[in-house]
Amino acid sequence: MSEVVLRRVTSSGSASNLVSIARKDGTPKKKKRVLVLLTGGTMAMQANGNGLLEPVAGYLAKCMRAMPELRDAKMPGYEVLEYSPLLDSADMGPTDWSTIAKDVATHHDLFDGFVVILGTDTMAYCASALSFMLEDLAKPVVLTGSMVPFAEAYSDARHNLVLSLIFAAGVSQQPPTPPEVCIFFHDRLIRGCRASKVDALGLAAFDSPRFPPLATVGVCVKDTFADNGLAWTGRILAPMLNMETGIVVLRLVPGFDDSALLACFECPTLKAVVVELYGTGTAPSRRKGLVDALTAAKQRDLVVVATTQCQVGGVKIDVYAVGQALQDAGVISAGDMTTEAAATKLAYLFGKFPDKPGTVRTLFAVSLRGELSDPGKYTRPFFEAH
Ligand SMILES: NC(=O)C[C@H](N)C(=O)O
Repeated sequence: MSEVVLRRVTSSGSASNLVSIARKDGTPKKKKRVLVLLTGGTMAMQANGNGLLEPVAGYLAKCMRAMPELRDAKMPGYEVLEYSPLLDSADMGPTDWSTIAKDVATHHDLFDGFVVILGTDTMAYCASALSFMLEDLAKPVVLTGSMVPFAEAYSDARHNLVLSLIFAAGVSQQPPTPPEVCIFFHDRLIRGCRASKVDALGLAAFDSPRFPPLATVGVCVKDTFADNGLAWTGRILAPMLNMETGIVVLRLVPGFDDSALLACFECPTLKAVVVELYGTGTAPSRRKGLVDALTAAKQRDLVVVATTQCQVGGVKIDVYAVGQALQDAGVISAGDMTTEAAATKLAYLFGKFPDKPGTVRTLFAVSLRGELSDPGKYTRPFFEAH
């Protein structure tokens, strides 16, 4: 995804319609403008000679030009910035996220909002990463894609595209879509740094299990973003483009070999570890291997954060006695952050403060983009202490 090709595609095919539409009284009204950043994904794919799906350059932009829905006068005007090569999102990572962040920043003042089309497999990581990277964002950035290629008659591509453009432009909503990185998929607009891909085959592939959706689309739109959306900070957009990649995510399995963990923690380029623990953040405290590995991590000043393997709820290390060893080893709770958000937040914080694990630890515990709730929101004491 190194080069970009700017294809000017508008709802009518003419540049003038991009700029204004007529009001009922005949006076021109400025039409909202959305920049569509096309990175690839199933939406832009067709079967190759071996019958395998891969993105095809120029194809989706051409299909969009032919979509009558996008020419509707109520729809925003748009332009497509197509990257080359188009990618399956499995091939995307921090360098591509930086390219997207840079392009949003370059065009930030020229458009009312942004749609990023990408594959679903790593969309939640990209959305979380962009949430952190796009500091002081003032416009909505809506990520979308599809589970079925646009080329198929039975595709979710058109629906996801139309709704993403509407949300990015905030065409018909009062109040407008908040200036944050979101995912629109199937019937919901969800906060990017709260999203996870939860279904490999369903059309409702994304969920935000620990935070309510920003909007739900049915016959009417039920939006809650006036209450739970982020507000612009009022500062000029300043993207952070140097994500740290020396981070690993480990998921515990009861009784499996912990000596491998120790080997992993000794890797010289490693800066931080996300451990997916059980339930509210429990791990075996009686098996010496894990405790030794965590102690070795502490001695190296590695930042170790704990997320939960559960879909809903969050981590609270101080509930069970087995959590004591984790606390002693300096493991930090990720609260109700998703693993995607925890990993990309560490990448962002270490990118910003490369040799300051202490600062990373402090800021990790603070909600920067609404990725973390107050523990009181997801934990309630069953019995009050007397
Ligand atoms: N539905 C999709 O877009 C999956 C595809 N493998 C991708 O992530 O690019």
